[in-house]
Amino acid sequence: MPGWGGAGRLRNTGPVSMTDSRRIVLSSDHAAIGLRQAIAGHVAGLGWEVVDIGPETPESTHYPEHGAAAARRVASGDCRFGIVLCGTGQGIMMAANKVKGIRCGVCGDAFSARMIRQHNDANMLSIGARVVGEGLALDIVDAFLTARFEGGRHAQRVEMIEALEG
Ligand SMILES: O=C[C@H](O)[C@H](O)[C@H](O)COP(=O)(O)O
Repeated sequence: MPGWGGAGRLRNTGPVSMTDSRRIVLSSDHAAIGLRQAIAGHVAGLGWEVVDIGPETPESTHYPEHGAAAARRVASGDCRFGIVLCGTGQGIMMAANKVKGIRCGVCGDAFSARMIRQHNDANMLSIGARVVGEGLALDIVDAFLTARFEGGRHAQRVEMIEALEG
């Protein structure tokens, strides 16, 4: 079934619809502020409504707080997708995935970013600002945002992931 609803509230399949939300949350820790801001500008330029929840200043901070805050925006339905960043992308991804309903993958290449949408119905993307440069990061973001979940056999597997959440 295309779109959102019921048990598939966080599922996004089928053709692009005019009713699909184009609201996306961005967050990072101190290691990724510059890259996060570059991604925010890029994504806004693609027509997305960007909810950038910071941080804005470079003081050392804690990625679990920022990953969870972004994840809650997605899990609640306030935002359709989330993009989170830290030094490696790993810690903030781990935090985001602790929020029920979140499927977040770290990507350092565009192929993986496309596949986590097509096969895993990921609703969040994580990028390591100390791993990839800005040009590659924007390609990764583009791949994530333009790919569509394929459903079919992949839907059963995503449901199996959801069942692990209890
Ligand atoms: O997975 C964790 C992230 O890569 C953090 O950005 C990193 O651990 C922060 O390190 P530091 O406090 O040394 O800047």
